[in-house]
Amino acid sequence: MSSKHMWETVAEWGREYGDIIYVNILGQPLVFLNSPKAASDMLEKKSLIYSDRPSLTMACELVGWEWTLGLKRFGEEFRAMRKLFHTYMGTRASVQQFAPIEEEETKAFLKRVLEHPEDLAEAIRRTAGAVILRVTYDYEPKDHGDSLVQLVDRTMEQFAILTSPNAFLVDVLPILKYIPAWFPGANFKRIVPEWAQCTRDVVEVPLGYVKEQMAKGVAAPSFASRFLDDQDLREEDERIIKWAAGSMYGGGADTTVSSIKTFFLTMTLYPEAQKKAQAEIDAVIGNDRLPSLADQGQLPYVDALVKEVFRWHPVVPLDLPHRLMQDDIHEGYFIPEGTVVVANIWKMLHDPKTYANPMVFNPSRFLGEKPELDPREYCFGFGRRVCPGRNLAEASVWLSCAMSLAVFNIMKAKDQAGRAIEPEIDFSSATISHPAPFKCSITPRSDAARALILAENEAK
Ligand code: HEM
Repeated sequence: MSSKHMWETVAEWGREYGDIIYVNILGQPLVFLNSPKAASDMLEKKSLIYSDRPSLTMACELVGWEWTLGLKRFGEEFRAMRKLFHTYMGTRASVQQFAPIEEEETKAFLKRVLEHPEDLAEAIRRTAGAVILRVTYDYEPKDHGDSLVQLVDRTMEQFAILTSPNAFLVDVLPILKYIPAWFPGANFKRIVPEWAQCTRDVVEVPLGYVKEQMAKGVAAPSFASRFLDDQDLREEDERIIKWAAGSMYGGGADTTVSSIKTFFLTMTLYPEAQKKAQAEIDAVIGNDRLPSLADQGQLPYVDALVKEVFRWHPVVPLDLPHRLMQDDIHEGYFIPEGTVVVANIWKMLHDPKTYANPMVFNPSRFLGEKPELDPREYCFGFGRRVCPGRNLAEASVWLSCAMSLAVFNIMKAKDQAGRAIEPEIDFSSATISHPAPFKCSITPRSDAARALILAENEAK
């Protein structure tokens, strides 16, 4: 099995073996699903048995991530955590409450990009992190050297390593967990104490901050304060809240970052789409104000462009693994309990049967009398494990795209001889896949656009 762009390999296997592919790796049965029908039939219609997660020995048992929602085993605690997400951000309407935070942070993003366009990736990361920390804990990070942001960044890097495919042999041979740390080759055991401490801190420290604010009577509404504010809270309830809140950053920060990078990459590559979207914003919104979330739905081309960003490079090309909880017979195939089932989201969003010229970025495919299928049906996963932050994610990505289009021209950068630099089109192979670093030129569309960015930030 190749680990580079595994989703393409699995799509190729599909051409030979069909939509449901079974492989066995060192005794672990694995099923890949290459079509929306297969994913819907198994992960949605039979979600009661297809919604567990496999246990990662290193991440869960040794480092202590078993309570993070993305890795949480199916059961009562899992349901309780999902319920909190649903109550707080389960509908499009419910995310309206975050509009002021999202708009303020996205305006600050525009200013950062205006002043330092060369640091685009860092500005995207900082903005996504700030939105999540404010929504979850009402914690407003400092622009530089914020100790919580540093802790979270460090811990999320560890988490990405822990959950990347084939990272630790102990996940394949759990017996290795008993090897003592001094044993030659047991490097994985030596990092455990430090990483386990970071894992504890990353959920405890921000929760401690919220409790402190609540005790002083100055806590503004947030995910954590909303659920902590209960006289009858038991210890186990607090653990659910603590980990549900901690799961937000893991699920929400890096994912939207990838989509927004993809947006800037596609705008660099497809200037026509950019111009059409800007013309629509000029006609509907004008140039005296920035688009806001209330304008969603009034800008059909921008809406289509954002859908195309989600489709052109899905953030999670191979869905998180679902674990089958009991034997199943599906379309005549026997699938044993414990099988890990992975939906190939990339393939579903690049199937020429569903999307004409799937490798081309073309927002118009979602407009007109026969729009192609909305990629948001698939890119957020399936069944009882479907992304619980999708409404917040959609709002964040839409706002970043619409506001950036309103004030910036995004073009190919030029080399010293004035020749356009072709951006490399490549993506990392990790679970959350990012565009490879690329160069682009970002300039304000006019003096008025520059003034608008500055004025909107002064008004804060
Ligand atoms: C563009 C942005 C995003 C994309 C494409 C995305 C996609 C996904 C996908 C594909 C899954 C796995 C679903 C499955 O197993 O079938 C997932 C799970 C998850 N997402 Fe998102 N997500 C995004 C943003 C967010 C945000 C903003 C949050 C938090 C506010 C979030 C929180 C989570 C959590 C906690 C899980 C684990 C759910 C579970 O295992 O039950 N995600 N997401």
